[in-house]
Amino acid sequence: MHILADASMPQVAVLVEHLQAQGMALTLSTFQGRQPSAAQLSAADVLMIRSITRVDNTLLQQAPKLRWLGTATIGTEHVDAGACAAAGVTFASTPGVNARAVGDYVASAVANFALERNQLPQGEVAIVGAGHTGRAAGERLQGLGLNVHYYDPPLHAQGVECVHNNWQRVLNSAVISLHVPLTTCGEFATRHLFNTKNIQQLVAGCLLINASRGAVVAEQALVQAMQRQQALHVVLDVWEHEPQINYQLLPWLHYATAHIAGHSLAGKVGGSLQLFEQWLQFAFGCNHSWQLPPLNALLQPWPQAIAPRVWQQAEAPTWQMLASWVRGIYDIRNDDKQLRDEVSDNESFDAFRKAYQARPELSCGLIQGGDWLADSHWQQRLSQLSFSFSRK
Ligand SMILES: NC(=O)C1=CN([C@@H]2O[C@H](COP(=O)(O)OP(=O)(O)OC[C@H]3O[C@@H](n4cnc5c(N)ncnc54)[C@H](O)[C@@H]3O)[C@@H](O)[C@H]2O)C=CC1
Ligand SMILES: O=C(O)C(=O)[C@H](O)COP(=O)(O)O
Repeated sequence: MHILADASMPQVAVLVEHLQAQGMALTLSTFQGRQPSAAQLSAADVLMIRSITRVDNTLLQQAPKLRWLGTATIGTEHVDAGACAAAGVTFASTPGVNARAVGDYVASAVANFALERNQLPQGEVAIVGAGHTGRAAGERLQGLGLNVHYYDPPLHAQGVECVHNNWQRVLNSAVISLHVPLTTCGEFATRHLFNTKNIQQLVAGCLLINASRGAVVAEQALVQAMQRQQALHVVLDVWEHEPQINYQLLPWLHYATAHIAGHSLAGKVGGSLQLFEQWLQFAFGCNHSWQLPPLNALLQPWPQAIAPRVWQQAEAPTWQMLASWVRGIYDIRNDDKQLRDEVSDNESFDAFRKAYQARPELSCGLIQGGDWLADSHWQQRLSQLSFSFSRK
C-alpha cells in the first residue's frame, strides 16, 4: 500500500512508522507545492491533501490505482466529489478538525480590535453559519462578554433552535463573522453572500471578519467600500483569488492574514491523525486492530505550543484582562505584520503558510484565582474562552 501525502502535513511520517512497526506493509512519499506530479500520482493507492490541491478529472486520470482520497481540512470545495465517486475513489475530509483554531482567530481579532479602542464593540455579534467554526467563534466572543446570535437559514429550515434566518439582523450587527462553506448553487449559495448592495447597508463602524472562504465576500465590493471611505473595519484571512491576495485592499484592511485561521498546531496535527483514522476504517473495517498514537503524543515535539500559559488573578477580571489573556496566547497582529512584511507574490503566500508557526490554542490558558472562580458566571465565561481555571 502506497500513501502519497502533502509534505506540509505534520506527523504523517510518524503515523506511517507507527503502522509499519505493527507489521503493516506501507510506504510513503510526499509532494511539495500545490499539485503532485503525474509520476507520483501513478503509484498512489492513497492520497492525502490539504486545501491547496485541486482534485478533478485530470488529476484522477493520472492516478489509476487511487482508491482513497483524504483532505485534512474542513472545507471541501477544492475536490470534485462527483468525479471521485465516478472514478471509484472514496473521499473523506476532517469536519471540525481546526474549528477551535478558527474560534481563537476570531477571538483574537475582536480582542485586539476592542483593546485598541478601549471599548468592546457596541451592539450584537452576528455569526453567519452556525457549524463547527461558527460556534467556536461565537462561544469565545460570548466569553469576552459580547451578545452573539447565529444566522443559519439551512439549519433554521431544519427546525434547529438557537439559529435564525433574519438577514436584516445580520446587517444591523456591530460585528459580523463569516463561517459558511463556499457554495455556488442552490437556495443557500454563499458565493458573494456579501456583495456591493449589502456591504453598503452595514452599520457605521461595523467589524466584518472573513475566515471562511475568500469568495464569500466579493473583493470588488470591498474595494468600492474602501473607495467611498465607508466606516467599515475588515479582517480577512481568506482571499477570493488565493494564492493571490488583493494588494489594493491591503492597506485598508484592519487585519490581513494568509489563510492561517485554522492553523493551530493541534488543528494541523489533528488533521493528519483524523485522516489516518478514517483511512484505516476504510481499508480494514471498523473493528481493525491497528493502533495510532493519541493526539497528545503527536504534539510532544512542540512543547512550546502545548505548555500551559498561567495567569494569577485575585479579583474577577475586566474584559480588558480577558482580551489580553487571549492575545497573550494568540496575537493576530503578528500574523498580520508578517503578511504585510513577507508576502509579495503567490509564491511567498504559499511559502509563508508552509513555514507557519507551531501555534498554541486558547485551551492552553490556565487562570488561577480567588473566590470569584466559584461563581458559575465566571466559570462559564472562562470555559467559553476555552481556558481552564483553578482556585488557589
Ligand atoms: N480560514 C481557515 O483557515 C478555515 C476556513 N474554514 C472554512 O469555514 C467553512 C465553515 O466551516 P465549519 O463551520 O466547520 O463548517 P460546518 O459545515 O460545520 O458549518 C457550516 C454552517 O454554515 C451553514 N450555512 C450554509 N450555507 C449558509 C448560508 N447561505 N447562510 C448561513 N449559513 C449557511 C450550514 O448550515 C452550516 O451550519 C468551511 O467550509 C471552510 O471553507 C474552515 C476551517 C479553517
Ligand atoms: O480546514 C479548512 O477548510 C482550511 O481552510 C484549512 O485550515 C486551510 O489549511 P490548508 O489545508 O490550506 O493548509
